[in-house]
Amino acid sequence: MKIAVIGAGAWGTALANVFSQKGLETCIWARESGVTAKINKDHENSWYLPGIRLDEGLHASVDMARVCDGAEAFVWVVPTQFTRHALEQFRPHFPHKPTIICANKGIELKTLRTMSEVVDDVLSDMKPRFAMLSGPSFASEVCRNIPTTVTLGCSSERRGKKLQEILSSESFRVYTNTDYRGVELGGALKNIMAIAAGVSDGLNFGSNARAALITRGLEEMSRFGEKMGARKATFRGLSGLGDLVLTCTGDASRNRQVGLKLGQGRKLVDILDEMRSVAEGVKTTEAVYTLAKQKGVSMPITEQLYQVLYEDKDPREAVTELMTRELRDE
Ligand SMILES: NC(=O)c1ccc[n+]([C@@H]2O[C@H](COP(=O)([O-])OP(=O)(O)OC[C@H]3O[C@@H](n4cnc5c(N)ncnc54)[C@H](O)[C@@H]3O)[C@@H](O)[C@H]2O)c1
Ligand SMILES: O=P(O)(O)OC[C@H](O)CO
Repeated sequence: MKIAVIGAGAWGTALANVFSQKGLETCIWARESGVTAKINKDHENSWYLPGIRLDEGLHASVDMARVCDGAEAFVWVVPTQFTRHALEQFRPHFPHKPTIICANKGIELKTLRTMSEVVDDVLSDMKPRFAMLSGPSFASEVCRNIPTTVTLGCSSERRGKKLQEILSSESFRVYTNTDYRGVELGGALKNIMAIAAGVSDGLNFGSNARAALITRGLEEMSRFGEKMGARKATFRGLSGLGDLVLTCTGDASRNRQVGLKLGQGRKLVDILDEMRSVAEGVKTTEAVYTLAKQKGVSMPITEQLYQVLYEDKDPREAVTELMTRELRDE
């Protein structure tokens, strides 16, 4: 079976490496020819995942037709804000009824659409088979074959089980969940909370505050998710709580790093300027803030973070406002 991985950032590279190590024919598409040259010749993606030796069977190309030729599944790892445009470019190279497994995490800001919705917008006449792969998984750890567990959200139980078998390996354990909506929203929403936890730690607020953000953040994510048609229970799983804990506490999280620097007094524009990697939570905060207002969902942490990110609010003032809201039941 051939798998096409679209997007050769850290996560696309790590996933492609898992599949190639497993013996699946795997071809990864990169935008940058420098990246493909390094993967093919040196078996390393020194731009996005430096210092990690990749499987020699893994092949990279910038040629969309070549990457897609004969592939039976397309693992989509292009950052969310570029996904619509890239899907439009790939569309002519997809077969009818393509299996699209999204592994990116975010909400498209200009349309407020989730990844399953963007795939549907661009490919609905081709009847895509959609699945969402998400969960606590730092690319660098996955590449070192450190035990990792993720969830595959797929509305068809039968197709989900089939993909689970194909994608799992000894160190990469895939669970299934038919609530693909909850799985995609968990991955998108935890990035907001990871920035917020970073801000709190950047202010040196310590463990109590971080635990509070994780717990109340999960409540906020679940409330929003239910309003968007997801199941509350999904948010207690790997793609919700699991990824939330990882990125609120793990310093390898780019979203957490953005928050840490904001908490230390840096400006968002300067922080983003220094980054080659994507921190999806920045734009997703704005998307979720807008959606929550439209749908009448109370999201106090998201609201305060939005004001810190986009209205230059002092992070200390944001925390004070969170702490002095009207008292209520848990
Ligand atoms: N890195 C991780 O550990 C990890 C784990 C799970 C999920 N994810 C998710 O995977 C997705 C990709 O993240 P990543 O970490 O692989 O990326 P990355 O930060 O390592 O690299 C940035 C990627 O963005 C691409 N890019 C930049 N400008 C672009 C444009 N104009 N059009 C299309 N692509 C463009 C680059 O080619 C590169 O592939 C994100 O949604 C992220 O949340 C990442
Ligand atoms: O580095 P982050 O914050 O994008 O997090 C990476 C993954 O989402 C962790 O599961």
